[in-house]
Amino acid sequence: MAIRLRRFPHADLPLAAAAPPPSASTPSSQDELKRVAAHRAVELVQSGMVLGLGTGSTAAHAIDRVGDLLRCGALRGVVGVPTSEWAAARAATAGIPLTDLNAHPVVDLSIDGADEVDPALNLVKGRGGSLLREKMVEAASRRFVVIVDESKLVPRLGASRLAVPVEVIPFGWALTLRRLQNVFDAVPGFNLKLRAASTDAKASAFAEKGAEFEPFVTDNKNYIVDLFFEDGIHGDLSRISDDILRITGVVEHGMFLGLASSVIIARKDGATVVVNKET
Ligand SMILES: O=C[C@H](O)[C@H](O)[C@H](O)COP(=O)(O)O
Repeated sequence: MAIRLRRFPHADLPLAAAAPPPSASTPSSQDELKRVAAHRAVELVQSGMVLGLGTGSTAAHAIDRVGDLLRCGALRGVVGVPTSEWAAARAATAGIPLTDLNAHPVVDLSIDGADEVDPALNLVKGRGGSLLREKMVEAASRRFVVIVDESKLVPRLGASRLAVPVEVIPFGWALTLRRLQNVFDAVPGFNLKLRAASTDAKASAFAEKGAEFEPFVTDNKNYIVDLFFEDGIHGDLSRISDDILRITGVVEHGMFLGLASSVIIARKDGATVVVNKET
């Protein structure tokens, strides 16, 4: 497998002693690509680090790998700051001791997946609903390494046409939703909806008829409003971010602007590409 490193400041970090080399064969599935990216990122973990533990199917591989390396003694003294209840449970199963931002307000390294990555390394996160804790932990990190397979690369945020999540408090959520609609009123093809607890067809049908609807509830007991863009988000992302965050009732949104230090991309052709933030 070819590994190309571009401006990767910590490429010279020692690899964990017992880390076997990534598979030399071409990855056969999307999950295998996620595993390749995750294991490459875990090579950056050093003994004694405070480690931000991401959420999702890609981060799961990183958590499991750190657990394996702790178990075999290749890593020691690592403590994890989980970005969700799910990550806490996964880390506990993997045998990673846990801490939190109160005890460790500075995190050495965070490793997490993303839903979208744009060419400037801005991200969409939170399709699993964990954006608030993820952003808190990752913003508190000296280094935030994003791990993705190449399907997550987009020309601009929102361009996958999948959700750009916004966490809102349940109180007055319908008013908050209308205010979010106002921010994007002039955007053709814009749509938004309150996320359902279940995304299956039955739940959507209920929602459309205005019948009993069970909203998705985050770890922080909030709701999620998902924004959808036909052609991605055009314009100044930091201004759009400010416009969203200015709405009373909005807690946080899933655009992670300028937070990623590096993105590790596992490609179908077997290459692993590391792209670093321009400094
Ligand atoms: O809330 C979920 C998180 O932001 C995840 O990091 C993101 O959805 C990526 O998840 P996955 O690795 O499963 O695609």
